[in-house]
Amino acid sequence: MSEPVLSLRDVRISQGAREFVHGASFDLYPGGVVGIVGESGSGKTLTCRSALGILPDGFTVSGGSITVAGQDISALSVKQWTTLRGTTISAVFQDPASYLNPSLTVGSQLGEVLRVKAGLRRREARTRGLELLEAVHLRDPLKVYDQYPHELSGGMQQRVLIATAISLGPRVLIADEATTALDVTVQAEILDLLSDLRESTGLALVVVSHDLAVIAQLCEQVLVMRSGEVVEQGPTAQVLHDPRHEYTRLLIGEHEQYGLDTFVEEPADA
Ligand SMILES: Nc1ncnc2c1ncn2[C@@H]1O[C@H](COP(=O)(O)OP(=O)(O)OP(=O)(O)O)[C@@H](O)[C@H]1O
Repeated sequence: MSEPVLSLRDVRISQGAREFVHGASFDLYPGGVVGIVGESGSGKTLTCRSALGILPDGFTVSGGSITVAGQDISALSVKQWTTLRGTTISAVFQDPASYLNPSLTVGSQLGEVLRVKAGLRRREARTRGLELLEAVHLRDPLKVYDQYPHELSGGMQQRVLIATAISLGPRVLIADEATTALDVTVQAEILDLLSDLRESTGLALVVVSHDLAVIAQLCEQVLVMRSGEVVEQGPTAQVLHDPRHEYTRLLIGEHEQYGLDTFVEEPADA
């Protein structure tokens, strides 16, 4: 099997003497999808931020190790991080509007990334920008390219951010509650898009959600977190069919009314 593109080994995250994440481990391979599920405040976002080198002020990785594309990230300089972020590991979050500059068109925001970080000339950046808008299944890329964020729906804004996040050809995309603020139909479309990108480009995904249905649709492996602890992890079908931890059973129970079964395949050895 190929090398993992992202590997966490017993990662602990602290602020001063207080530990918030008490050991998270997983390996993500090219084209793979790992899900992290758990209630609000369980440490999902901190875990992702540690892999992106963007922990909040005062927070540190206080134990364990993280490698991105084989590189131990603990020793990276700010400059090395700037290179790695976007080109190797990238992310999209909840609330897309807050990540877009309201006074710039989609084209100028996307174009800037392509010019500054990929070194493209203006005309090449426009061509590539339009290709990216098409790759995220925006129906009228030419129109969207010249629009301002407020002219777009939440789903379209998130597509633009996904286009920006994949613009430098990263190997890992972290989607942290990326569909949470969207209505159910748009949410399903964005999940399909992520799945397509993974199939067409070999992009590996980390999908973070408090919603087990989102995880069940997309992820091969799942980590269940509660209060900073990984209480259970394994192949998604196995964890959902045969949960070992009471908290996982509780999460599954909350979903019964929505028919979680429609998303869950039988485990391979069932
Ligand atoms: N910037 C911060 N300042 C202080 N505490 C923080 C900060 N970010 C996270 N925490 C604390 O760390 C813990 C884990 O937070 P984290 O954001 O990782 O949880 P989460 O599982 O992603 O939850 P949510 O779904 O609400 O984002 C929480 O108790 C939270 O209060």
